[in-house]
Amino acid sequence: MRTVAEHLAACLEIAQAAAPLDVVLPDAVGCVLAQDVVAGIDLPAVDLAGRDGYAVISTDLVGAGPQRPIALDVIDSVRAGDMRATRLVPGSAILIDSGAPLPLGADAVVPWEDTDRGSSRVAVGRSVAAGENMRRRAEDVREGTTVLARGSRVSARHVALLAGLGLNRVRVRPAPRVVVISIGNELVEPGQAREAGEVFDANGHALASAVTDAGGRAFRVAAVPDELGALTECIEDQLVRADMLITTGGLSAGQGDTIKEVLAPLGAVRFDAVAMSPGRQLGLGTIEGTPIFCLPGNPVSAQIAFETFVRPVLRQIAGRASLHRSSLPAIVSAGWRSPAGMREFVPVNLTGSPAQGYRAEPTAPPGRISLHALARANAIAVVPEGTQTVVTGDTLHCLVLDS
Ligand SMILES: Nc1nc2c(c(=O)[nH]1)N[C@H]1C(S)=C(S)[C@@H](COP(=O)(O)OP(=O)(O)OC[C@H]3O[C@@H](n4cnc5c(N)ncnc54)[C@H](O)[C@@H]3O)O[C@H]1N2
Ligand code: MOO
Repeated sequence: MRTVAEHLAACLEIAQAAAPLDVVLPDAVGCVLAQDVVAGIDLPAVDLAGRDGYAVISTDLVGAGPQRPIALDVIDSVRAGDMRATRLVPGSAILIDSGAPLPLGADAVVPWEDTDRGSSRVAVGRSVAAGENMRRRAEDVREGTTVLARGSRVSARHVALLAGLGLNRVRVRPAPRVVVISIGNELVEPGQAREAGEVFDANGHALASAVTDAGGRAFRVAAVPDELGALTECIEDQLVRADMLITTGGLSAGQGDTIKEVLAPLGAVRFDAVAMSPGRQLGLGTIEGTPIFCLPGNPVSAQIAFETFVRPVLRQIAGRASLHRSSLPAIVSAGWRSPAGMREFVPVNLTGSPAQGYRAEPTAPPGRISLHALARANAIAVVPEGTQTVVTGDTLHCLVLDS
């Protein structure tokens, strides 16, 4: 039997990071930066007014107050985008809009609320400190600063920064296209009528969502029967649009489990029992250079196997800097027997804080396969291969699912 670590290493070896592409900003969202982004300009590019009011020289207003307003000559007005060179002289003010460039000589803005709103002469009822109500050149970003690091996933917030810096293209690794195929004669599409003995396809939907969450572009194929011709045709058809294939089911050695038979002539795929619970039966290989992961049919096993092996590979292809979920040590609220020589993954509810420490409570009796328990969990406790007895109060490392 292979260990989890050996199988993960084999998975990571099979898929390399995708080649980078230059894309326009809308296409970059969800992709991973293949470059550090360095600001080519200052942000703001010049000193700007932060309020609508009057640009002033702060020392002109020393001692001004509501009972003792100081009058200044209004010599000009500037609006946003106005790049005429305007200049203040002592004793003067310039009417200014928020976002307009500050005139030369000005070092503060008095909001109009603190004035009599005069147009040729304005009475100012308060003093201002130098720098008040203005945004200094480069106070947000200084030219030459690395603002985004390669390996970050581009979000709407990143697009705002990139566009704000005047960038319309960026170098990213494209999101890998992942085809998810559920195999099983018993499977029907959720929402359709179900006959006795039929099972709704949970894996296709679960894994397509998990692919998207991991940074891939998911294509879900409606469930395919466990039948040689249909399955071969489906896999061959899907290869054209796939950077990766994931199948679930059809793995056991029982009657009619055909994935091994289908893949034998198509590519180099090996099937191993991996020392983990759940998610023991796993296939891994390539078809015409495209990586394929064959996961167990059981929906909990399929999701745990995806988490453990496929998610890190997807993040590697996408060029993410970190491949694995963060892990927290937590004290378990109950004990249980864990299978000998296996790494066990137990859905838990993780509570606590960095200061108080964390506590993990299994959401179902460990070992029970339950979609409901996995859905209720916010973390997965990992019992190492060498541990057969977990005792109340033991500390286990937990992979954080929702953070
Ligand atoms: N004699 C042995 N039998 C089995 C062994 C073994 O070592 N010796 N291994 C067991 C393990 S572990 C696994 S895993 C399975 C592998 O079987 P399959 O991958 O073929 O899984 P299925 O039999 O197709 O399904 C298992 C279970 O899950 C349901 N299922 C399947 N696909 C879906 C789906 N897309 N959505 C919802 N539910 C699904 C299916 O109906 C079954 O109930 O072999 C064991 N047997
Ligand atoms: O591979 Mo099986 O799903 O251990 O659960």
